[in-house]
Amino acid sequence: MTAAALPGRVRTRNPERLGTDRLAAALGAYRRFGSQAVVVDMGTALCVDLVTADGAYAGGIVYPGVDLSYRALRDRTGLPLPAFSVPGGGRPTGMPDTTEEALRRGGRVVVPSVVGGLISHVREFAGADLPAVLTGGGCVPFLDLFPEGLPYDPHLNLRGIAEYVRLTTGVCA
Ligand SMILES: Nc1ncnc2c1ncn2[C@@H]1O[C@H](COP(=O)(O)OP(=O)(O)O)[C@@H](O)[C@H]1O
Ligand SMILES: CC(C)(COP(=O)(O)O)[C@@H](O)C(=O)NCCC(=O)O
Repeated sequence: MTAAALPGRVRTRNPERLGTDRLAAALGAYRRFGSQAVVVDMGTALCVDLVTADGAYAGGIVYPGVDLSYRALRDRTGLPLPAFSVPGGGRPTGMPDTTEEALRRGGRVVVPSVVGGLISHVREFAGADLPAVLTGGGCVPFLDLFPEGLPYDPHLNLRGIAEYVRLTTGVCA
C-alpha cells in the first residue's frame, strides 16, 4: 500500500513518507463517511488526520501515544504503569490520594481533553461540522469518556485497505 499508487490523493510535501497506517485510516474514513472527515488514531502514536471530500489525505498531527508516554515515565522513574483496563467507574470525586490513582487520573483527564483539543484544531481549518471518528487500540480504555458523537471504529484501517484496492484496481473489495 503506497501513496505513489494514489496520484494526487496524498496532499503532503513528501507523500512517500506518510505512514501506511495513516493512509489506510484516512481512506477508511472516506469509505465510511464519503465526505471530509477527521480521523483520530490512538496507537503507538496519537495521529489526528484530515481526509478531504474526494478521499485525499490532507495532512495531520502526530503526538506520542498514551501507552508510550506512561512507559517512558516508568522507565525514567520506576513508577508503575496505571491499570487502565479497570473500568472507568464514572466521574471521579476528590483528589487522587495514591500514586496509582494519580497516574490513572492523569490519563483519564488528559486523554479526552487532548483528543478534543486536536479535533477542534483541525476543525478550525477545515470546518466546524466535520465528522470525526476514533480508531486504534489505544482508545479502548477511554471509550467511556468520549462524547457520543465521536464513534469508535476498530476496523477503519481494514475499510481503508478495501478502499485502496477499489481505487487502485477498480475491484470492489
Ligand atoms: N484492547 C486494548 N485495550 C487497551 N489498550 C490497548 C488495546 N489494544 C491496544 N491497546 C494499546 O494501544 C496501542 C496499540 O494500538 P494499535 O492500534 O495496535 O497501535 P499501532 O497502530 O501503533 O500498532 C498500545 O499502546 C496498546 O497498549
Ligand atoms: C506516525 C506513526 C508513528 C504512527 O504509527 P502508529 O501509532 O499508528 O503505529 C507512523 O504512521 C509513522 O511512522 N509515520 C511516518 C511519518 C508520517 O506519517 O508522516
